Amino acid sequence: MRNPSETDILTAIYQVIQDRKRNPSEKSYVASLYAKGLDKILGKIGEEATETAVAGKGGDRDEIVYEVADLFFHVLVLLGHYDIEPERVYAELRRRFGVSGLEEKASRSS
Ligand SMILES: N=c1c2ncn([C@@H]3O[C@H](COP(=O)(O)OP(=O)(O)OP(=O)(O)O)[C@@H](O)[C@H]3O)c2ncn1[C@@H]1O[C@H](COP(=O)(O)O)[C@@H](O)[C@H]1O
Repeated sequence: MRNPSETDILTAIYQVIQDRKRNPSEKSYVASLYAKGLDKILGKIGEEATETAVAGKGGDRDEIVYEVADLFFHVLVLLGHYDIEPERVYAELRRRFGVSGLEEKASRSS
């Protein structure tokens, strides 16, 4: 496992998440989420997204940062469930980089 200072923090957390999935322990929150299953993970994402929206409405910057961190973390747990490396999301964002959002929307097949 690489040190977070050697790689980006999302990738570093993803590596820990994968390790917890493969080597579950009772002390691990990530392992407890995987033990509860996909619906629990999806529920947490919905909850954290809602809390992010509420924080966004409230406008407290520290609160927004805190809630977005919770949301990012739970999204990483979802990616881990499907063994999707964060790099794949980064690649998709890179592909979109510099492309107008409206143009990109028009080019979507569905
Ligand atoms: N980044 C995080 C992280 N962010 C948030 N959380 C946890 O996510 C939970 C969400 O908060 P809630 O108040 O909604 O939790 P809750 O009500 O106890 O949860 P539920 O009963 O609803 O599941 C809290 O328990 C937080 O501690 C995190 N837990 C772990 N990580 C990272 O994952 C790594 C592995 O964690 P463990 O698996 O616990 O070792 C850690 O070293 C961290 O790097």
